[in-house]
Amino acid sequence: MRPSTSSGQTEVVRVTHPFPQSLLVIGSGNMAGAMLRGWFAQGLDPASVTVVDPSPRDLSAGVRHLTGIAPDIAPPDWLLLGIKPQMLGDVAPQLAGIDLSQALVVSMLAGVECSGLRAALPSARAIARIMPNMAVSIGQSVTALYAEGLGEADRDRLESLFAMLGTAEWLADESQMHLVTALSGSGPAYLFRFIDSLGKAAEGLGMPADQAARFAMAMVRGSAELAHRSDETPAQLAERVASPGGTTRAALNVLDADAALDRLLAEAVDAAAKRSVELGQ
Ligand SMILES: NC(=O)C1=CN([C@@H]2O[C@H](COP(=O)(O)OP(=O)(O)OC[C@H]3O[C@@H](n4cnc5c(N)ncnc54)[C@H](OP(=O)(O)O)[C@@H]3O)[C@@H](O)[C@H]2O)C=CC1
Ligand SMILES: O=C(O)[C@@H]1CCC=N1
Repeated sequence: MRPSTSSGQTEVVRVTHPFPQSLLVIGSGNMAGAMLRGWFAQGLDPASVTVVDPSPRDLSAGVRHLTGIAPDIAPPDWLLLGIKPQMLGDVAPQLAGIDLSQALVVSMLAGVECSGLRAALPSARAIARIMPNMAVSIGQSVTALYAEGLGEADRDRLESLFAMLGTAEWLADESQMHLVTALSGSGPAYLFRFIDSLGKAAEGLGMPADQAARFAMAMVRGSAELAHRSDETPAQLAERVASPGGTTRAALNVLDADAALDRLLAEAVDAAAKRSVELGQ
């Protein structure tokens, strides 16, 4: 766009966007594929993206696709690692032929710490970690960000790109990445199981299965939105549902007996966090 100024001269107005100039994606499965679709919808140019994956999910038109790392890959501005953590040892040596001296490496690998990424990709300009979740696919992920010694421009760009896919928040301490992975990275699976289990409970007591599943889903959707919009905490809201001596209290007494629900979730989150630590070793 070149609007005229009052003096009649034309002025160049640069349109700035946070997308990297060139994005190399290694492993574009469920998570990286969903991120790319979200960014494309918001203006990322497919021609700036190269995807290396033997079997990528729903590749967009215009993206350069390679089934393996090729020697002619141009030095990328960003390298997004979307492989499983267990694959890093195989993939990193293959990346040694690519010039990463200008690249910000963005890793979504559960458990693998910055020191491990730096050891695997020693020539990278900078390294950052992210922990998104599956709600990326509807632009509602909460994504944790972590990096050491990253410059302000990189930090701003990371934040902007992940804010496009929901919300993004920096962690101060890398060890918190294991916990956030166990909480919000894996968390969608816990909620999906809860919805499934709740429907099955009503079905087991005589409700038609499809109707029980619909009611369970609609209830969770409405309640999550209500909790999101409310000024009260989820614990306070639970108390407001429970009429004295009523049905909810009868059910909460079961969930609260010996802190059954708290203990079960503490155990589940602990198992996920421990697995995250193991994946990084
Ligand atoms: N799924 C989730 O909800 C979340 C996942 N993550 C992280 O995202 C990463 C990917 O997980 P997810 O998307 O679920 O896994 P997927 O298996 O869906 O994606 C991984 C992709 O990498 C491909 N791949 C395998 N080997 C190579 C290789 N040598 N070079 C390039 N690509 C390769 C796989 O192909 P193929 O299928 O043929 O093996 C697959 O398409 C993991 O590190 C995980 O920790 C983080 C947060 C949430
Ligand atoms: O299950 C996993 O290992 C990945 C990380 C968080 C969600 N999925």
